Amino acid sequence: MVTVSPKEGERYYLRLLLTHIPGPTSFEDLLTVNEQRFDSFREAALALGLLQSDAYIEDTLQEAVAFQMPSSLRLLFATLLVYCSPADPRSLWETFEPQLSADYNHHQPSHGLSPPEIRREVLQDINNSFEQMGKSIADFHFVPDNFKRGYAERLTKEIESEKTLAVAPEDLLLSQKLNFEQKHAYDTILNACFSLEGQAFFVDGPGGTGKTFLYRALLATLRSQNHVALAVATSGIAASILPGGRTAHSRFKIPLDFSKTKSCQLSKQSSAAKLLSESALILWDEASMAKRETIEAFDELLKDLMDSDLPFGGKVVVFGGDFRQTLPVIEQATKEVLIESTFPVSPLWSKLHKIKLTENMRAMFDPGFSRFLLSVGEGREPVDAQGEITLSPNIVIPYLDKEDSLNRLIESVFPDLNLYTQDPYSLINRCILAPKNSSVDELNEIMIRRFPGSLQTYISSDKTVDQRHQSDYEDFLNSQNPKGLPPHKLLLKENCPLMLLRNLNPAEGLCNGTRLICRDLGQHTISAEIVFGHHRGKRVFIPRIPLQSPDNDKNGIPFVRTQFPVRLCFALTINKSQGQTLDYVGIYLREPVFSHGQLYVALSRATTAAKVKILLVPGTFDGTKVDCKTRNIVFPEIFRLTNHLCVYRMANLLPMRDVMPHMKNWSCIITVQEKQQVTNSLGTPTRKQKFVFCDSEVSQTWCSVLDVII
Ligand SMILES: Nc1ncnc2c1ncn2[C@@H]1O[C@H](COP(=O)(O)OP(=O)(O)OP(=O)(O)O)[C@@H](O)[C@H]1O
Repeated sequence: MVTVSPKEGERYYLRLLLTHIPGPTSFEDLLTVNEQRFDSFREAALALGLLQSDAYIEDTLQEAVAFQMPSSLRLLFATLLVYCSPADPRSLWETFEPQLSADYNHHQPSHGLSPPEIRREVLQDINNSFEQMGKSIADFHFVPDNFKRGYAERLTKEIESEKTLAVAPEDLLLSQKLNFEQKHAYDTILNACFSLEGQAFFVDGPGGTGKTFLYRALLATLRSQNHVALAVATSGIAASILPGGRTAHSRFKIPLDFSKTKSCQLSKQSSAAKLLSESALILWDEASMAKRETIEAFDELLKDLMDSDLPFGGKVVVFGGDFRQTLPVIEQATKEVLIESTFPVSPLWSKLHKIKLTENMRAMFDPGFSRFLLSVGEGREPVDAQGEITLSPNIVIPYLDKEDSLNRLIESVFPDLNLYTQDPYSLINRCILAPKNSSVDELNEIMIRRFPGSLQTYISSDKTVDQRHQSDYEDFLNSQNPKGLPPHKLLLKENCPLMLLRNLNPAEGLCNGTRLICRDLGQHTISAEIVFGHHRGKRVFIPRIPLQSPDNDKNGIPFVRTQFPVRLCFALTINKSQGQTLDYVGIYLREPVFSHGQLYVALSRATTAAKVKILLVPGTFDGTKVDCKTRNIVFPEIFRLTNHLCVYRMANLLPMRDVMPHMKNWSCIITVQEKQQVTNSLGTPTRKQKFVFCDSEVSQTWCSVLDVII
């Protein structure tokens, strides 16, 4: 019999009954226990005593009640029902209804709602959270089925809530701050949105050139004019930076496993589908990290929804990304497989209008660093016989012994840990990056022990999916630390930085990758504060939930870990840091980078060379490392793929070296790299001033401006 996750609701309980009731003859048979006919398989399983007690779920809610935050409590209630599959949701509702409705009851005189109206409002609110998690209140059978909101009402509500997304006042000002290239992109894209002709774009720019800045300006302009502008990103962390951002997978219901199905699981009648067809703009950030099949599935979805053969169904779609940064993650894939999985290989790539951003706004005050970054990202930095590049000694921490050097790295990134307990927001923009999870875990463990405050330890319960193997593997499972799962032993302190590991509720800002500050550590819940993006400052409760080990886990024993879905994030993997601007970056290369774009992503999070420090740990055969060399992995093939098609499509943009005298209708965007003081020409009274110009490919040229023009 196929395995079914408890999250699948009735399918799970049906399977449970089938494995316990010998020789059932019908569904009726399965629903009937001791001659009583139940309405759902869950209730039948509960009557048969097949379900575990809901005690820990009740304890979790009880603990959260003390914080007196009813709206966060409702979100927690919905999250627990969706993720923890309680045996008796009705009894939980009956127990906690007063606390779940406390804010409505409190305001009753001003709202003038009757008790049944309050109940309806509260249930609607909980149902909204269910719907954001792909469920409905009807799936849990704790209120009569006729409660469910009608289709038309749901539709209007979802579109209305997108249309009324709050636009931050500072975002409304961004369009006035755009640089020349950003403004050109902004105008071109908005023209397409308003001309209703439909067009797909790719905004290509090295890290820090302000792609996200441009998206925020576009979203603010359209949303403030009551248009639907949808924002998605390939990774949760990139989505959490965009206002109203969601992961592309959750928004378009893109299958996680393409071997089973290749199309998006979104019905044409759903409110999400209606939202897509109503949208003036769909924006997909970090598309360079997406597998091309996900973008192709999205294209098919839009064609189907819009009944159109035009690319992306004739909608205005803006993809953005940077192929110098990391590519799609495919475990143990060869370079060929990786490149084959990228967007430029898709036939759709040639249909996109390419827009280039070239001016590094993040590192604008350090042009030398900006040039160095690009040279690393494009693989132009000279390599030695071992294929290693040389880093400036100014950014490398001298290696003496591991402990001492690691301390120096930590102290350069986090000079005063006491300060961060008073102002945790100043900590969240400082981070140590490493290529592998194991180094990140090592650093986070050191950091949490040094961080001021009293340590709380949360131990997970680990269960094999096949219960017969439980006793053989328990200790082994506890020792496992698979990617994407929280640790068995989670060490936390108040005010420490956390990262969420699951898309608990993307619409409420709880994405895989959302960064949080831990505020209160209960026995059954963690109360935390969202620190980035649209939901910054919002308090949420995080419960323990059962989490399945990844399918491709190397240990091969599928198991479920019940733990808070969070990890510490004093240190992050380089891949997770993509898209962020950090005040101070430490890079811990206990082992060199192992994949395309990683070194570039890590270095380009910083704003100047003075705000980055790298620790290179030497090879074991070599006691002390005297040089500053490390591996930089770049697949030039990916640039050939993107540029090959780009050069023909970018109707009028060329690098400086390709511009010829008398060419017509071509231009080259250049930036001033250096402007010297006005000086007197030798031997003549003529004054002159020297300029150095640089183009997107960092080709340089210079000129002298003479007296008359100065
Ligand atoms: N026109 C601008 N004026 C002022 N600051 C800007 C401008 N454009 C971008 N920035 C700033 O530069 C930094 C980098 O911008 P942003 O994160 O948008 O770049 P990005 O291209 O998305 O980078 P990445 O590829 O690394 O995600 C941010 O701090 C942003 O606020």
